[in-house]
Amino acid sequence: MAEADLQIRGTASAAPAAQGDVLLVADKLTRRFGGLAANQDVCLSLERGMLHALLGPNGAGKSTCINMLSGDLPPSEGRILLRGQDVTRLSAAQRSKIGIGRSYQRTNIFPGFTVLENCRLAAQSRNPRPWKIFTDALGLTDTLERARAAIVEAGLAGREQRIAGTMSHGEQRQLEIAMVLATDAEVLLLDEPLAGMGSEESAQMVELLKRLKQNRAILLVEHDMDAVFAVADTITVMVNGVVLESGPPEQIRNSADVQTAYLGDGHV
Ligand SMILES: Nc1ncnc2c1ncn2[C@@H]1O[C@H](COP(=O)(O)OP(=O)(O)OP(=O)(O)O)[C@@H](O)[C@H]1O
Repeated sequence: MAEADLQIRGTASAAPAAQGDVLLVADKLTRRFGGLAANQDVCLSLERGMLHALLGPNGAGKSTCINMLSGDLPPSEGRILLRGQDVTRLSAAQRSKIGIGRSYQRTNIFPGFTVLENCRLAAQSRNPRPWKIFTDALGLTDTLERARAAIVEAGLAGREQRIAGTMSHGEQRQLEIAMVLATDAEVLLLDEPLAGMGSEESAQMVELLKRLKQNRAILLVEHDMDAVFAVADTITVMVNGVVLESGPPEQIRNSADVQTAYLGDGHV
């Protein structure tokens, strides 16, 4: 199927204009758990330079969707295309090597290691000699450079030697993003990166997301509405495993369907 065709089917009802450099496409992704369809015919596309937020109440199917895109969960039906290539059958590790990176709801770092060591290990995971991860990594200049660049880009400059587990919650979430960047990911799948953050940390994370999306495609699953509306270019709302509506933030903010089905109180 042509990429343009997939973009046009990227929504539940009216499709957004296909524009920009589409990196990742979900084409009618369905995932069943027994008799429950946690995702049913979910379509969306992620473009370079754009942040696409995935919203929905608890149990709507957001994690299931991100897990299928990252390779952590095989779909029951449907396809995932990266730069037009079908990657549906690739594992999470294989997808990481070709530019799909993800962060998890729960912080997923090595707490006893320094910031640099965490990022170096992440960068090394793309190395063709992963079995030399502990012996050779310091000698691998490109790996170190990637790790250091990721630390700076994630806003952790000057904290390379900090022990990860001693940093604040917000810094640990930044580190997790740095680890994804260290893998050279062009597609970032971010699962609630603001979870547990205070307002100052959240504001910093929003600024980081704005910077990161400039040359990457981002899918953001996030419950913090202020953050989502501050940073998203497109918002897809899921309810009960299906896409209810997808479009620019103003469309979603003014959608009666979204207000009724998702929030139920008239406020987005
Ligand atoms: N491994 C599983 N086995 C059985 N059912 C599952 C499994 N994972 C998810 N589900 C079910 O699929 C539905 C969608 O769950 P999912 O975690 O994707 O929703 P969500 O939108 O991410 O929710 P939350 O915002 O609470 O994280 C829920 O009904 C959930 O109970």
